[in-house]
Amino acid sequence: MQTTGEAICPVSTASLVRVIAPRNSKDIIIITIHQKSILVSFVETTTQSKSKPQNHLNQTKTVFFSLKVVTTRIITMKVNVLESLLTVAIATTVWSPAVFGFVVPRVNNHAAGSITALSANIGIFFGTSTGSTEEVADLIKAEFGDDADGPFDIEALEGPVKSTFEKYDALIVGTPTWNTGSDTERSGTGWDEIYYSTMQELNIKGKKVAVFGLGDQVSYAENYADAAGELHDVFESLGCQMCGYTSMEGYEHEDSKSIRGEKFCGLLCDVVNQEELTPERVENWVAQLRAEGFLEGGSAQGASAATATPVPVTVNETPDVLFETIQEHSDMLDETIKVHGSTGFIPHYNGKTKSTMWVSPDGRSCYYTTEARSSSSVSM
Ligand SMILES: Cc1cc2nc3c(=O)[nH]c(=O)nc-3n(C[C@H](O)[C@H](O)[C@H](O)COP(=O)(O)O)c2cc1C
Repeated sequence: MQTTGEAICPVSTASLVRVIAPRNSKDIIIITIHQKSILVSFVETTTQSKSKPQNHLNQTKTVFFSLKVVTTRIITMKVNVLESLLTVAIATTVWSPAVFGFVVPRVNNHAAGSITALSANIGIFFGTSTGSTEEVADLIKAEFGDDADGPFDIEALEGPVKSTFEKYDALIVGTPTWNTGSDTERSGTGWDEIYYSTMQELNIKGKKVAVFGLGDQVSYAENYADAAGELHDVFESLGCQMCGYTSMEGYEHEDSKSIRGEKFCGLLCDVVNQEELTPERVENWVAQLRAEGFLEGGSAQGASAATATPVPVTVNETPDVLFETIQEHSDMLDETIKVHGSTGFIPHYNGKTKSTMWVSPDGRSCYYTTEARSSSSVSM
């Protein structure tokens, strides 16, 4: 395997769901370790069987399906098998967990033969004095692409704060720190004006919210990005589900009011001292948010339900053939897990090259095995 073409959820993320699809292949590997849903990502294929009709699976696309996973399982299958599986799964409602490891809860408002992709309506908001937080907000927007609106400057909103925030299913909010050492109103931006007045009237309980903060960890080592902590706490006190906590590894601060437990309460960037790390930090954070289910939205009050977009799917095989194929894959994977399972490395099998990529639990290293069991190590 010449490394996977697209690692849509980086294996280094402590992700609940992992999907890997090798480039130039119709094979798709899904690794599901999610309690409530499976993330399925379809990667653009360059070759296409003549008999296979054109459909949405030939585009790069990430969609969330509400499938209840009852076991931790690895499924390797062809895209056409996968699409048929999902179609039949939705249509028939329940599959035996013994066959491939998950059952599908009844989904309302579906015609048989269609899949509903759920994606949250995300809004990105920021405050800034000298523009750095806006730059990071732009990077976050670029990483989310069409999945997010904005970024919007909190001081230049077109409508009232209340309706603007309430219309989104999930919010990404960012702030710098200017009022060093302050107990409250630490941002030095428009956030300070609304934290304890307008925002207290928001009906956003249950919304998913992720915070990012800008600061200078060298000059303000004792107060690094303090304002992100306040931004976090205001949303948390309104009943929001806070997402996107990050490791403090790689920072040089001495203290910060943004620390919650062993982590920062969101993404912290320092364009003064570590500007070169910012793009990668943003990229990893957005991948983390996706893996945390940020795009699935929250159970927000006052917000519209997650947008449901029916996607037509073509059934290529009968359920019997599907069961057989899945059983085959399942047996094969059980066997590889039995052989290699004790190492703690997680296998990613590529049926095309007949090789397996084994990824360490922390996602930092991997090695490959072929059917002849030869292997080589690489760092990721
Ligand atoms: C007067 C002043 C006070 C600052 N106070 C802090 C601080 O307490 N903590 C911190 O991490 N950074 C502090 N900073 C650094 C800014 O937060 C940092 O430059 C940030 O990137 C500015 O973001 P903005 O351009 O979006 O306003 C301060 C900078 C200045 C000039």
